[in-house]
Amino acid sequence: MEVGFLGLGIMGKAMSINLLRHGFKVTVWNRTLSKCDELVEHGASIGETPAAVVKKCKYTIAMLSDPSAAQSVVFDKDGVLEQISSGKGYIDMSTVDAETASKISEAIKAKGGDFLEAPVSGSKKPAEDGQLVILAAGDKALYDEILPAFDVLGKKSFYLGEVGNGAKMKLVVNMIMGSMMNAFSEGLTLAERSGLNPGTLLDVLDLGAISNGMFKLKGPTMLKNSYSPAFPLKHQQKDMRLALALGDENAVSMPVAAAANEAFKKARSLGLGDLDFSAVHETLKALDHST
Ligand SMILES: NC(=O)C1=CN([C@@H]2O[C@H](COP(=O)(O)OP(=O)(O)OC[C@H]3O[C@@H](n4cnc5c(N)ncnc54)[C@H](OP(=O)(O)O)[C@@H]3O)[C@@H](O)[C@H]2O)C=CC1
Ligand SMILES: O=CC(=O)O
Repeated sequence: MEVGFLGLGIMGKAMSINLLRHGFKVTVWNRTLSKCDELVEHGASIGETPAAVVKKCKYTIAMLSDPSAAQSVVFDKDGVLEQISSGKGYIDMSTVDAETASKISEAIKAKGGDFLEAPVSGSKKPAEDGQLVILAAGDKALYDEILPAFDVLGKKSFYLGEVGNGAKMKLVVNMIMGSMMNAFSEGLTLAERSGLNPGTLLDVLDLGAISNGMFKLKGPTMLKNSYSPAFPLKHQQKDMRLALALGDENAVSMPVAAAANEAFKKARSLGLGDLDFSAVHETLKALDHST
């Protein structure tokens, strides 16, 4: 199967290498074109523009940073819309809001193309290992056609119905994750400041009812103040912001998520946006000079 791939950041690079490893023919494009070179070493071809990739490929996948990037790649000059047409499918796996997904969907469909949103749960390592959870919605026929690629990229794919449901599901999941990360950071700091060994706290947590993969993975690196980015903090804050907007629309009061968003904003203001989202831990240190 031949696919195009737009966006070679942390996730897009891992996902497209994974597709190449499994025998897919992949044509890649990235805004910073030099990032394509490494993919060529893995067997990819390069498309000079998003339009060139769509022209060449029946299916094109995108993995871009945010709503503005997702729209720019579709609507701007040399963008996806210039070449999408009947018989071609566009699959946007970026985390965006439902409104952005719908806007892109309508534009693709107006040109005769098919559209699927398919944001993912799971970070750099699951992307490398083909263990993502795929939250797809939109054109069901396109979903069925692209399943061989989803089967390589993920451990499970959900088809959630109409466009927007994928974005909403992803935002709910990441809102919970961002709130949990803040509670976890506070717990690690409280353990340390009150004279406990935070490493022992990790062991205790891991044996109880709130044991989870995120605490297990991030706890040891957070205790070493090590925040090499798997999921950049600026993207987690974007997801909190979009989830809070979804809460506004639906009159859902979310004080915990709102507080977590403030902590991520604080972290961004401290220049931590490009570090892993677990670097929100540093905001507690920055705030705590009172004693
Ligand atoms: N990292 C993770 O753990 C996960 C991330 N996600 C989501 O996946 C998406 C990608 O994340 P990730 O790979 O980590 O992000 P990165 O920041 O590593 O990569 C972002 C990508 O978007 C491109 N981009 C940004 N702005 C524009 C623009 N205006 N026009 C065209 N391209 C643009 C970048 O291009 P350039 O190289 O030129 O900057 C790069 O290819 C995000 O929506 C994120 O929320 C979802 C699950 C997990
Ligand atoms: O969006 C991030 C993730 O880990 O999932």
